[in-house]
Amino acid sequence: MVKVTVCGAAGGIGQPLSLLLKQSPLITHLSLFDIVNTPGVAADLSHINTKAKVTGHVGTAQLEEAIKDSDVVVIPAGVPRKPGMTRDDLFKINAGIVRDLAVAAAKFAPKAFMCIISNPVNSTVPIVTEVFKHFNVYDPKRIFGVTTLDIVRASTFVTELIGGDAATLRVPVVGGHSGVTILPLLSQVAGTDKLSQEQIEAVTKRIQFGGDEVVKAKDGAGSATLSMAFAGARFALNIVEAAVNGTAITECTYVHLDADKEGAKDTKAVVGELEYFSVPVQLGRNGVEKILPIGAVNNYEKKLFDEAVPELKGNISKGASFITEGAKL
Ligand SMILES: NC(=O)C1=CN([C@@H]2O[C@H](COP(=O)(O)OP(=O)(O)OC[C@H]3O[C@@H](n4cnc5c(N)ncnc54)[C@H](O)[C@@H]3O)[C@@H](O)[C@H]2O)C=CC1
Ligand SMILES: O=C([O-])CC(=O)C(=O)O
Repeated sequence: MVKVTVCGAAGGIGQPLSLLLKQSPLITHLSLFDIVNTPGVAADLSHINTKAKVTGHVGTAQLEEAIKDSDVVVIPAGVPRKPGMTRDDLFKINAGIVRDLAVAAAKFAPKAFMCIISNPVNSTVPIVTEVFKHFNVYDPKRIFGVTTLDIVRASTFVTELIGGDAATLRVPVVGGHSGVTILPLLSQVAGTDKLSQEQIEAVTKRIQFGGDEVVKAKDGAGSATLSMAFAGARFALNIVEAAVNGTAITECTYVHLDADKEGAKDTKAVVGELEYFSVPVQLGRNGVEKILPIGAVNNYEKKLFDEAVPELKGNISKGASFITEGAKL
C-alpha cells in the first residue's frame, strides 16, 4: 500500500502532477489536498482506469484525513512568481503555507518522504526540517527539496547544443533552486568540451534563469507548471520506486547534509559549513541511502560556487529562523 498526498493539488502544478502520479502502478492511494477545488479534480482523476484510489480533501478541516499515514507528501502549494519577482519574494506567503502543511505531516504522517516544490525551495526545506525537529520526528533522509526541473532543463538546453538524446543525457545540477545558487556541472558532461567558454557561460545562465524564461513568457499568468509537473512526478516516482522496490536511483536533490555525514564530506570540503545543498543522492528504501561526491569542479564552476554559497546561507537561515524564532507552533 502506497499513499501519496499532493498538497496544492488543484493548482497549476498540482493538477498535471496528480495526473502523472495517477498513472503509476505503484501508488494505491492518491490523496489530493487543497484549499479549493479538490472535489472536482479528484472526481475527474478518479475515472481513469489505473490502480490508485483517488480522494479529494478541501480546506484545513480536512487536512488531517488527507495527509494521515501518507508514505509520500508532495507540496506544490502556494503562490507562484509574476514578472519582476524573485523566488524569495514568495517567502512572505509561502513560508506560512509550507509550515502549516509540515505541521500536519509531522503530526499525522511523520514517516512520510517530504518532497517540497513550493518556492523559495532554498528556504522552505529548512522550514520543514525545523517543524519536524520541533515535533521530534526529524529524519534528514526523508526531507527533499525538488530541484529536478533544473536537471530536466539542463538536459534539454545542453542537448540543443551538443546533440544526442535529451531524455537520457544526465547533467548534474547542484546547489540550490534560485538564480546563482543553481550550479550546473557541465564540465562533467561528455561532449561539452566541444563548446566554447562563451557557450558554456550562456547555457549555464540559461539553466540558472530558466524559470524566468517561463515567468516572462506567461506574462503574469504564473510560472512553470507543466514542466514542473513532469519533473515533480519524475522525482516522486523515483522516491516511490526506491522505497517500494529498493531500486538504487541517483538523482540530484536539495537535502540537509546530515542525511549522510560521511558521504557529504566531499561536498562540505567545497561549501564549508553550509547545511543544505542539492547533491547527487542515491535513493533507497529509507530515502537518502548515500550522498554521492559532487565530483571534479573546474575553475569557472568554482567561481559559481563562490557566488552561490553566501546567497544560499542567507536563504537557509531565513527559513530556519522563521520556525525557530517565529510564533509558537
Ligand atoms: N521547485 C520548483 O522547481 C518549482 C516550484 N514552483 C513553485 O510551486 C508553487 C506552486 O506553483 P503553481 O502550481 O504554479 O501555483 P498555483 O497558484 O497555480 O497553485 C497553487 C495551489 O496551492 C493552493 N494552496 C494555497 N494555499 C494552500 C494551503 N494552505 N494548503 C494547500 N494548498 C494551498 C492554491 O489553492 C492553488 O491551488 C509556487 O510556489 C511556485 O513558485 C514552481 C515551479 C517550479
Ligand atoms: O521560476 C519560478 O518562479 C518557478 C520555478 O521555480 C522554476 O520554474 O524553476
